[in-house]
Amino acid sequence: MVLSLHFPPSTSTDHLRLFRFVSPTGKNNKTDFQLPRRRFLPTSRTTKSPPLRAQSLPSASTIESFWQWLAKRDVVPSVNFEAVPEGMGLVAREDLGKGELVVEVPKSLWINNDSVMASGIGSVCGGLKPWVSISLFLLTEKGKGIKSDWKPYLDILPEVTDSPLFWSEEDLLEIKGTQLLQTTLGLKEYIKFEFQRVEEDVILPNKHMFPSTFSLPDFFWAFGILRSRAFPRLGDYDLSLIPLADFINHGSGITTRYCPWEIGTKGIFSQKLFFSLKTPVYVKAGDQVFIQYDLDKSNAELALDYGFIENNPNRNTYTLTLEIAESDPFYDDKLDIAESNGMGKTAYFDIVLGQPLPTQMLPYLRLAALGGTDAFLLESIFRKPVWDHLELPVSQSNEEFICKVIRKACESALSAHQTTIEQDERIMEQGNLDPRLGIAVGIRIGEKKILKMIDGIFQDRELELDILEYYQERRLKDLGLVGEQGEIIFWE
Ligand SMILES: C[S@@+](CC[C@H](N)C(=O)[O-])C[C@H]1O[C@@H](n2cnc3c(N)ncnc32)[C@H](O)[C@@H]1O
Repeated sequence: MVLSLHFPPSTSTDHLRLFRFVSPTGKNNKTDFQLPRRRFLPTSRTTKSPPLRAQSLPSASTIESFWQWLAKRDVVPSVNFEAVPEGMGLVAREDLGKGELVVEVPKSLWINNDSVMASGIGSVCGGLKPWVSISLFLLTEKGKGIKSDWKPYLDILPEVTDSPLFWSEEDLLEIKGTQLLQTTLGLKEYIKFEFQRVEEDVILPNKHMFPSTFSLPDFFWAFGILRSRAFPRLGDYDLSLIPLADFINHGSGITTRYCPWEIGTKGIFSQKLFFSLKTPVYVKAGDQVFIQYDLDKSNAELALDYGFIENNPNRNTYTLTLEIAESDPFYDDKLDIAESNGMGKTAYFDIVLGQPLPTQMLPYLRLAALGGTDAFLLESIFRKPVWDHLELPVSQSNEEFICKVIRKACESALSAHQTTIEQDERIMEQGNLDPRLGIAVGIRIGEKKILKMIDGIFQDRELELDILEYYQERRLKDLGLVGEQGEIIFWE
């Protein structure tokens, strides 16, 4: 059995099991925007920048130009566009009832694959992944300066977010030992790979279409913008940037699954498409309008996608990667069983703090560890009921083995951290942390707590090994060969 609590060092994207790769909200978006998946610094970085503010705010004149640009295109929002703790945000001008319109944005202002195709670079972007071609579009338009129709919008976009994607090496040291670090490094490799490929295949051979030079950091910027602001769940228009609507911030207090945006037409006879954003809850005049970006995203996903985390234990998750080793003498049988139960050679289990282990995890573990005298369960006559058998302890040796392997993996993952939970909690208690340090410490605490929780579950199991009921006893009971007290009934 191969068990990995970390993502493998990422040199190839095949290894990556990154997050469901979407834009602000929603998951399992079917666009290709989904990717294939120190030292302790106790006090020094507490107040480098004001909490929650990732980027410097746009100047008054930039805001004014953006506002005029919108007004000229008939965008009449029921919100003001203001500086808020989360950067820029949308603030209600008057009381807004639940479901009331915040802003409507016509299709002509959306940036998506259609915009790319209709643009000067469309003819060379045909075969590209949508996020790559939209990134090229954003950078090309930026490069045009005042000649770009999109300048007022491009100027208002933030230069960075607090996503670890934009962290310095020093910042990244703060998440040493975490899965988030592995994922971030993997993602950076992936973006670099895509940049090199598009540079070689599209940009360099068509230099006349791309007069301005783009660097890897530019490409990262475009990726980060799409990642943090494109609206998902728009069907044919997935991966769209919707100016102004994309300034809506995430509110952790919004817990409804209702999707507050949609695409539609205005009036019965009109064919013109509009994106409408509504408020999911009542908002008082002068208060900021928030939406829920995604109730199902983990803190690591929130951090990577948007550059913030929530103080909510349910957002703390840890992905356990289990694998049936190819060198296992029963590899083919085990794989067959795993596949008949919807899994494969490798299985990923997202473990959430404070919640029971995923139901399929123990059977998969027992299967991967099966061997010795238990191997008879792999015979073809057991193929149908085998999963039911694996849902309960198979034998003491099998159960003991999985406990040992998991506990050892937890110990090793915990030892990769430079701080204890208590040290991290003390840093948190200081308050007013630099946003990136706040994310790093929050993620560290979350991951360590889950590792301790998993370890605790298997430690308790180890203590029960002598009293657990195993396959053979269950079988004898079923056959009426074991009495109530577990004694073997002999023929008289
Ligand atoms: C869709 S944009 C919203 C507009 C953004 N505030 C801006 O000024 O560009 C998403 C970004 O806003 C910020 N943001 C949104 N909600 C936040 C929250 N609850 N806490 C901290 N930052 C938030 C993050 O930088 C995130 O990447």
